[in-house]
Amino acid sequence: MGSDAAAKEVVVDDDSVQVTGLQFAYPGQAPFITDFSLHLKPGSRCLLIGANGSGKTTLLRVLAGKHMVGGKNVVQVLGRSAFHDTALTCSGDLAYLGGSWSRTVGCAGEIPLQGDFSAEHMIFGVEGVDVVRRDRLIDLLDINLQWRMHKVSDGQRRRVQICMGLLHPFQVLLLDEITVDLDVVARMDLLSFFVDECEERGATLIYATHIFDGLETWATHIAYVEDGKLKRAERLSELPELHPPSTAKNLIQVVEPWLRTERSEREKHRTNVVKPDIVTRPADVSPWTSSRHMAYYR
Ligand SMILES: Nc1ncnc2c1ncn2[C@@H]1O[C@H](COP(=O)(O)OP(=O)(O)OP(=O)(O)O)[C@@H](O)[C@H]1O
Repeated sequence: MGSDAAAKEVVVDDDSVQVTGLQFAYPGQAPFITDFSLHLKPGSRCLLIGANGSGKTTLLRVLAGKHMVGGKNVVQVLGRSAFHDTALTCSGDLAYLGGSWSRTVGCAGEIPLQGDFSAEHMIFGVEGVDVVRRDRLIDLLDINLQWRMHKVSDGQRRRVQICMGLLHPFQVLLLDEITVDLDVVARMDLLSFFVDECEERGATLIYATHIFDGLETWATHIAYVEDGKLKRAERLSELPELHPPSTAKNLIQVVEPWLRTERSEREKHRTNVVKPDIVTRPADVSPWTSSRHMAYYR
């Protein structure tokens, strides 16, 4: 993995994820993601971090082939175009786990309908899976197959969703803050399952999150996104802030100052933007108000 400059120099064929000079705009808007490059090798576990609205979900969705980008070589997953090669996702080689399921499955007029399915019905409905892998996931996520999906808690529903998303052995997995509803044990067990997947099968993971607990030893790489741009991209083992003379003990102590600097730069920029002067205007030139003085923008 490299930052913009490095990534443009070397494009290595065995990268499982190759993003080269990506530009992306939502319809009718100016480009939001600009000149974004990121290369990862099989076995990498990359944390995607950034402030709210910095573009993490957008990037993951581009990588998942959910948004069209110009040029077949710009976003390549396993050497194939993420958007154009639909077999990538159909085969399960490229998997995306994002937003949580809703409690309701539809509406009849104003009345929300709730699906009364069991966890077993949901999980065993996925065809062509390895039963050993399925049993391991059910066990790992501590899923009770009798749970009724319309009655379970958010975290329980999330477990079933994650289980189903992981049934097929992916090669590249994109995770959009999926551990947020999980309790500590489920989260830690899931994170170590991902390590096994990367180390045993050479899978690649990109994980967007705001929760850094325990991730300094879990991740191999970190990519910091600011306003749609890749600000930093480094191997975690080479991150200067995690080594002396830095006194940071964990990832949150590293990342918090980055985000605070970003926020104060943004505030500085806002205050430097010329604001309209507020002046008082005599009532006699203001036919629509009877007040003597009225604040207005010049
Ligand atoms: N469908 C859309 N149409 C237009 N703009 C969008 C759309 N989805 C997201 N955006 C904008 O793109 C920017 C990035 O959003 P995105 O969801 O990628 O950020 P994020 O880093 O995942 O944020 P968070 O940490 O809050 O989840 C935001 O300014 C958002 O308003």
